[in-house]
Amino acid sequence: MSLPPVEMCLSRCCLVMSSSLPQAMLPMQEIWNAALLELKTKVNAHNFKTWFEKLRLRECSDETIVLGVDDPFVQVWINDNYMDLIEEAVAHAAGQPLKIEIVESGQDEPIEVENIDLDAEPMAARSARLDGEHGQAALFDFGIIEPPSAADLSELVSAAGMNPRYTFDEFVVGPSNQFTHAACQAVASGSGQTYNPLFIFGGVGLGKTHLLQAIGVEMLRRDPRTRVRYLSAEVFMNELIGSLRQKTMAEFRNQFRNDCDLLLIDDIQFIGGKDSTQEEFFHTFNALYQSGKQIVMTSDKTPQELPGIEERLASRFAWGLIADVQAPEIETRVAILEKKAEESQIELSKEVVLLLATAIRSNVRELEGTLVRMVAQAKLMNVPLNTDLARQLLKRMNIQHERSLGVEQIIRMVASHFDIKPSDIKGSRRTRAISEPRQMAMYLSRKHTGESYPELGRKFGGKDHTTVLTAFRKIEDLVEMGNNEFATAIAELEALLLR
Ligand SMILES: Nc1ncnc2c1ncn2[C@@H]1O[C@H](COP(=O)(O)OP(=O)(O)OP(=O)(O)O)[C@@H](O)[C@H]1O
Repeated sequence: MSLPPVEMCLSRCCLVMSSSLPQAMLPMQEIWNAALLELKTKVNAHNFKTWFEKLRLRECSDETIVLGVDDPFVQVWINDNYMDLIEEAVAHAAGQPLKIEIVESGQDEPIEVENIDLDAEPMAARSARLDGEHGQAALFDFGIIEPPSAADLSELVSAAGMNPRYTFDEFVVGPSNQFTHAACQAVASGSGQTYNPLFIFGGVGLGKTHLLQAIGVEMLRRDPRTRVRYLSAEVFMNELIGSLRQKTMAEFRNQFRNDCDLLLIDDIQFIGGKDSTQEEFFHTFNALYQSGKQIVMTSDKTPQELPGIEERLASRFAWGLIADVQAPEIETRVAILEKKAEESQIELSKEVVLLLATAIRSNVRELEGTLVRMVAQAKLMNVPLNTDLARQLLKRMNIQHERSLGVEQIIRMVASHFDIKPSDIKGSRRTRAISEPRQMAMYLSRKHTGESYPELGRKFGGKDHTTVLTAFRKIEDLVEMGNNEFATAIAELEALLLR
């Protein structure tokens, strides 16, 4: 596509500030600046910094704005997630819709947007922000209502069929879920009006239900009068069938279409292929959406990928914001285990936490369940909660955390970290620069592969098993004693290995 550069557009545009001429175009640069200001009021500071601050105005015509980013991932992410928001903000700023294109602009010098002062808000952006802020503050902040007591809130949450434990506070945020967590918080605080519906998708046991219910809990905390309806799509279908049988369809419809401020539907994929349920849900959705009521759904797939879902529903599911939760990284898994342990007042050593977090990678429910089983077992058998117990349990559960880490991999990683060769680690030179990394590699291999000392000796270039045992104990002692040099090196190496 060949469009004139921004400067040429600017010279063709005239600046008309009169409100009597709403269709007159502002210079593109100003339009983009105003759009950025509006975007800043619509997303949280982190997302603004991550996704919008790096966008650069590159080219424009009277109908199209071309924005450049230097990271192809950012380009795809913005295209998939923020295009509607950008189009809306640009249309507000320009007074008419403009086509937006995001291109990868490589490393060439970006055209800087002049003097962008993100703190100076134009009126439209300011009022949008104030609307949002009003939504963000809870009613009790204005003295309009009394905040609910913890007991009242818990009762309300349970009455709505939700778990009082599923709050934002209890949810551990990491790179795998931070975007969705932020979107859920925006919806719960009323500042995410554009995220309607909010569609959360992701694999099994990754916290979708937790986040879904956290929205409901938070909205009830902010205003206990909120009529929250939480249910799985399966329950929706069962209630529908029951109402049809008992001829109580009017009540059924009323509770969802009229007596509801927030509809939280779990596992929407369940209605795939169930035509009558889809028909009913379609009308429920329309009624709520048209009256400005928030809808949030979870699913195991994106709307487009859902099998057996009618096109008219799938397209509605994508009207708002689609956000995914992914399997947590090692750091998040460790933080989740630590949080769960703290909540249940269980003391867990770092080794046990790391062992569990390494073994169970893709399902937080399983991670949590394993911890609970381990604690129960330790109590029952009256044994300490240590790595031996964890290993036994994992073995019985048939989860071989060893499978993904091999001795060779550890040797290579340690060698590269200390800038020496793997053959040095397997060799017999005893200079400190080599013997210490060798001992660390032995320690990590024993700890993370669980291989026997004789087998490790063989893999470390034919050494005696006592050499490996001595190295393991020495590093273990140094780490436990808090020797900074060794503890830091081991922590860095583990972070690399367990990534
Ligand atoms: N980031 C997290 N922080 C704290 N707890 C979490 C996190 N992610 C998941 N959990 C916990 O893991 C368990 C399973 O989560 P949840 O039921 O929300 O998963 P899900 O994605 O809805 O699973 P499914 O697809 O099976 O319905 C819950 O106890 C939840 O509290």
